[in-house]
Amino acid sequence: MSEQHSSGVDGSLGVLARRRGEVVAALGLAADAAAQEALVTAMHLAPDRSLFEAHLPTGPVVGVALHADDTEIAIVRPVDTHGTDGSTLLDFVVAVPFAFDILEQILNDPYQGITVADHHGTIRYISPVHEKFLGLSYGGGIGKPAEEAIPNSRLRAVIESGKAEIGKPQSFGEGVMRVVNRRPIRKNGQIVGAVGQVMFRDAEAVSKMAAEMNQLRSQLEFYRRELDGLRETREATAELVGDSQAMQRLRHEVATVARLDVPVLILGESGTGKELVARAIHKLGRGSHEMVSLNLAALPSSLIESELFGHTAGAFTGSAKQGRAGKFEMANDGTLFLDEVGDIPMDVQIKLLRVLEERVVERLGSHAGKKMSFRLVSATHRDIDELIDSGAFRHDLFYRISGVTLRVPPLRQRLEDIPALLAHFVKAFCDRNGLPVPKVEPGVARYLADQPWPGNLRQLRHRIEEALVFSSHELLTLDAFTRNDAARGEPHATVRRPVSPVLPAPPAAPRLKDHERAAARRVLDECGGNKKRAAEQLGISRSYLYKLLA
Ligand SMILES: Nc1ncnc2c1ncn2[C@@H]1O[C@H](COP(=O)(O)OP(=O)(O)OP(=O)(O)O)[C@@H](O)[C@H]1O
Repeated sequence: MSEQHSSGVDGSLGVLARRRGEVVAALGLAADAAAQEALVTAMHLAPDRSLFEAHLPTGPVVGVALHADDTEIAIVRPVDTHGTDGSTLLDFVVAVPFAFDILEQILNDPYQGITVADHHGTIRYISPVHEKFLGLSYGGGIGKPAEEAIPNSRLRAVIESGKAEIGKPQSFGEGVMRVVNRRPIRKNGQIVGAVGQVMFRDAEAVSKMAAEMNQLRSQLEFYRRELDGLRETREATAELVGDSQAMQRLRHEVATVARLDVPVLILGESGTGKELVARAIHKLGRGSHEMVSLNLAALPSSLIESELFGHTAGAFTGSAKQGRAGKFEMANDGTLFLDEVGDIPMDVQIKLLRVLEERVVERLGSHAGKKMSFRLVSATHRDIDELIDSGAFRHDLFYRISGVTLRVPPLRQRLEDIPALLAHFVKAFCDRNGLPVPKVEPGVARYLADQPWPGNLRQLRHRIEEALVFSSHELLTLDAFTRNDAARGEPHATVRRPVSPVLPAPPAAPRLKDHERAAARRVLDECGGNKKRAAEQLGISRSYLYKLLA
């Protein structure tokens, strides 16, 4: 081999061409006779247009062999055994003795048709199975623009954008869909071409998989929402202490109605926790907005209207100069809680009914109505049926405010909640006053469960707080509760009366009413006949006290 053969090719490339077994050109790495010998052996074993490896005196090389009629050509380049040229493919070829078989298999894989386009978008290669699938002859697509050789090809777009397209459906003709990946190929930062790869033969299988995934995703979303809802419900109803069946049911009902856009009427005796229920409904429903409360029994009837509707500037003598928004307006988007709704005067009932029907509020002194959206929750301790029967409460208004009616059970029907309530009220009182939480003497809960509770939880809370005041910081004793029993004419629970277990109220309702009545009379006596003070001490409204005394 003469030296002139190697001119123009440096040591990073070698070319060996033979015709009828004779070397006709040997350039670069192939210039050396020993190198030629090694290359001839290796290229002989390599099929046409396939990669092969060889070991030359200068080191290992990989190359491609081309066989045509009586001519064979090998083009080789050295393998950088230190991997400094970043040539992953060559490293792979050197490291894996059957590397070519793997590449062969990939290129022939019927599930992974491969197409290669150069940076002009001209097809350089289509794997044989894919050629067949496209109806092309062997090498029939090479040299053609990608979009001419392959229906709906986007290889050119990928070359232009430099952005890979992964998992995209591609139509290869009527009813023939495939899912494909298209990736730009870069060399030294420049896009030199693009590779297309058919991922799945069966696009239907993919859409089935996608549908299943979507279903799983929406199920996951559903359970996530459920979990969030449960967490929210637990937090919002956590203030409703008590695990009796009645309380569990109430909590469940609260969670159910809170998410519906219906007006809720809460019924229950004084002090049973109606306002707490209203707050829980608000938190779970429109909790991100305001809850505006109005106690209709506490308000002189002359003020109810302006409180509810608000007024314009100078609407009446004494009205605010700039005018004022009423509770309806303040509660817009949130919750309006009308407490003691049974006490609304008849003329206001008519106006309230109009607002609830039309959801339009006019301030007093104005004729311009404003559309309002609020959630209405009302409560009353009164016997609403009786009020309707006696004509004191409008039938149609009742239907407007009571989309759903919740009943809060009196304490006597859930005496088993007393231990939990006792612990709750003790802790709340101590926390509020910065006091250490004392232990509670055994027997206190039983004693409390044995008392009549006409004022329900409010009365229980007052009794507990009163006892805490007269007890040591370490121990809340039974004596702290019974210290006034003698004065009240009651037997001392621990001494004379066998204590009953903490169980639901006995069924003898009339006897309980008698208890309540007796308690009411006793407290009234203690208060020197002052009904206002007696009602406060009992934790009941004055109207309920009158009822008990009637
Ligand atoms: N389930 C409960 N867990 C803890 N505290 C409660 C519970 N129910 C009521 N309370 C407490 O009892 C007191 C009275 O409750 P609330 O004011 O909600 O009763 P109400 O039924 O609205 O009374 P009224 O009819 O007199 O307005 C409050 O201090 C409240 O925090």
